[in-house]
Amino acid sequence: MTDPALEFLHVSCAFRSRKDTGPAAYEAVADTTLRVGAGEFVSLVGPTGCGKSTLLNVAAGLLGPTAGEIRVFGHPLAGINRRAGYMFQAEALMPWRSALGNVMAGLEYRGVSADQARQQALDWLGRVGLEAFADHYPHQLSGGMRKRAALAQVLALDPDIILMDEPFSALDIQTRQLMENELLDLWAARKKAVLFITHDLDEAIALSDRVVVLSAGPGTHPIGEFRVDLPRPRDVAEVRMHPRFVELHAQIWAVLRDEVLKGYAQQLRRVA
Ligand SMILES: Nc1ncnc2c1ncn2[C@@H]1O[C@H](COP(=O)(O)OP(=O)(O)OP(=O)(O)O)[C@@H](O)[C@H]1O
Repeated sequence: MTDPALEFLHVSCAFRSRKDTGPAAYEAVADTTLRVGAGEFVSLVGPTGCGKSTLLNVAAGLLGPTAGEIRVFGHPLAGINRRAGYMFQAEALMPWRSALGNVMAGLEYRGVSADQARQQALDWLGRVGLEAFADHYPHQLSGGMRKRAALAQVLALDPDIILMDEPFSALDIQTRQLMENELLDLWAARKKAVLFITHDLDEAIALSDRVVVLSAGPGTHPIGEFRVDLPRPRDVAEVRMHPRFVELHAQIWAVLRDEVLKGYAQQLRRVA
């Protein structure tokens, strides 16, 4: 049997507040075991502040778990996850570099020669529909174009695992659906493992092979797992009309709703 691309094994993460001198103050994630197969698209949904980004940071190797282990293709992760590319919610482009320069940067950092990096970067900008904007700087691009450039930046490095933290949440709904469809096309062509975080249950179902529901914090952990057996290729707008989509949505929402309410109550208690 082949190893999963990414495994969380009994992972816990606790944060100490600045004022706190005692034992760990806030356990964001507790005893989470979760697997993403090679080529599988898995979404994590959960209430706001429950620990989704924390899990992604742990998978990227940016944050060490307080307990448990991450395995990447069967090997324990120590340090940065070199087989993963990370796409953040916030803008990650360097404002002083053109779209081309931004996509080239990661390749050059990996030791690819300038000529080759330029060629590969142009190729990826073409695939995300930005060939005519290669010389534009981030401030000269629309929000959707900046996301496309960021996607090209991640995919150009050809990672085996793609970690995405609400990458399209800042976009208007039409641009967002275009980007989601583009992501599905690019994913279908290369079949990388994707771990995708979103607040939006519709987005999670439309994109994924599997949706994992996380509990409200503290001590967030998976409380439900749903296989999305909708046919592919999918159009994210059309698939929402599919009777199975509606059925899955109702099933997942039945689990998620209570956690969302608990999550709001928990956040209010923490700021009080
Ligand atoms: N460096 C940190 N220090 C202290 N607490 C932290 C730190 N990082 C995260 N937390 C806390 O851990 C919890 C989980 O945060 P995280 O950002 O992972 O949640 P999230 O589910 O991604 O949130 P959102 O849905 O709002 O994006 C939150 O309550 C947050 O306040």
